[in-house]
Amino acid sequence: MNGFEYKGHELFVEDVPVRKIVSSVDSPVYIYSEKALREAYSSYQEAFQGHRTLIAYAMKANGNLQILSMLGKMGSGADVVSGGELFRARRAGIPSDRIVFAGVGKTDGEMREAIDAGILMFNVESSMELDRLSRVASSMGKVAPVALRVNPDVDPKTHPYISTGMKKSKFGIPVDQALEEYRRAARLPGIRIVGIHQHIGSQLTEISPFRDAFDRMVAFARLLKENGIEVSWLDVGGGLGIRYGNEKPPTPREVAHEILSRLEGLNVGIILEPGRSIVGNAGILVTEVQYLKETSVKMFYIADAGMNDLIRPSLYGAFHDLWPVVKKTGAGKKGDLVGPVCETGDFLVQDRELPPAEPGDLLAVMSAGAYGFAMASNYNARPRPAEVLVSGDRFSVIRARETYEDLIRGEGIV
Ligand SMILES: Cc1ncc(COP(=O)(O)O)c(C=O)c1O
Ligand SMILES: N[C@@H](CCCC[NH3+])C(=O)O
Repeated sequence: MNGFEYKGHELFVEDVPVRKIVSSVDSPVYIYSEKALREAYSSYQEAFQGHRTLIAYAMKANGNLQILSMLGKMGSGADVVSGGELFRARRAGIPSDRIVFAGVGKTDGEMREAIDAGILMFNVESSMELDRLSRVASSMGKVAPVALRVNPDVDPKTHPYISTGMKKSKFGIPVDQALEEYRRAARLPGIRIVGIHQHIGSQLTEISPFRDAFDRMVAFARLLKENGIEVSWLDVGGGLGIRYGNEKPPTPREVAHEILSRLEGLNVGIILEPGRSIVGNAGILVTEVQYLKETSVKMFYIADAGMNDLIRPSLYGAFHDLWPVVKKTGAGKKGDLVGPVCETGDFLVQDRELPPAEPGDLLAVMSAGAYGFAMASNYNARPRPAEVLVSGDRFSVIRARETYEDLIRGEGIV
């Protein structure tokens, strides 16, 4: 992983030893490499260079203010899915005219906030939502810029929980109803059609679903044009996968080729919503082994990070590589790396060869920059970990570890 390598036996993030960070910040801790983040973002910029493009970083993957601000300064916008994300993006200095707003359940309040902010576009996910947005915008004397999220019914060949562009999923407007909805949108007060949106799923590791989805999207854009409705943006969503183990996902350049080669006759800018492929391989979760427990059937390494800190293995059976922070000689054992949470599903690694370790040793759960901290919770009254950003030979805490007082903020005994 770019930005994370051994120097001798010791794991470094850029030029900083992981051990040095932990001795100052404690564990568990999320550590990100600025260089890896910048390179991932730049690879999209380079891939789409020469075409009118907005990269609207899908901040659900990692919404840390520092990361948002850094990407914002590189030109990124944001794909938001809630009023809270809109607030975060703006607080980090992302200009509103680079913000797109998706999600199937936008409330009146969220619509008002986004209209007030002057966002680039609402990605509307249903007929009822379109009517509501028309009513809310009209009541404010404003016009909301809109793309309809079209569900193209393409199998993204990924985990079912993160597959969003098939008929059976809750997302978007079915492609066979979309023309009618666009015709309706064109007549509704308070609505201005500016684009078409789609996003078929996350952690896509093959090019063919992208191809199928772009084919359908471009065909639909042409159909709209024939019906007198022209859009200025195609928002193709995110979803590009990363390497967790031995996956070989397409590169942004390959995806760009598939998109840009299909646009003839359409005068459209492209909006991209990458999340995981920007931050996923730019972050790790470091945890300290507390105990070893060997039963007649299994070896358990019990660590100070658990499913509340990183839920992907428990939720999706996701694979994350595990690296020792200091390489030791000797044989590892097959077993589980588990956390302290009171759930049998609390594991970070299951039934795999674990590196040799003793209590007090540090392990790095790799590729944890996306949907890691973002999905962390306080389950079992566990304060969420600190987040640290490394830039060259410096590191900064970009989110302090939560305290016990943070855990009870807002609560009272009545
Ligand atoms: C609408 C939308 N855009 C973009 C993304 C980002 O996806 P990824 O992190 O896979 O790039 C998601 C999440 O899957 C999403 O729901
Ligand atoms: N949380 C998921 C990705 C969800 C994508 C959101 N649309 C993951 O960790 O893989």
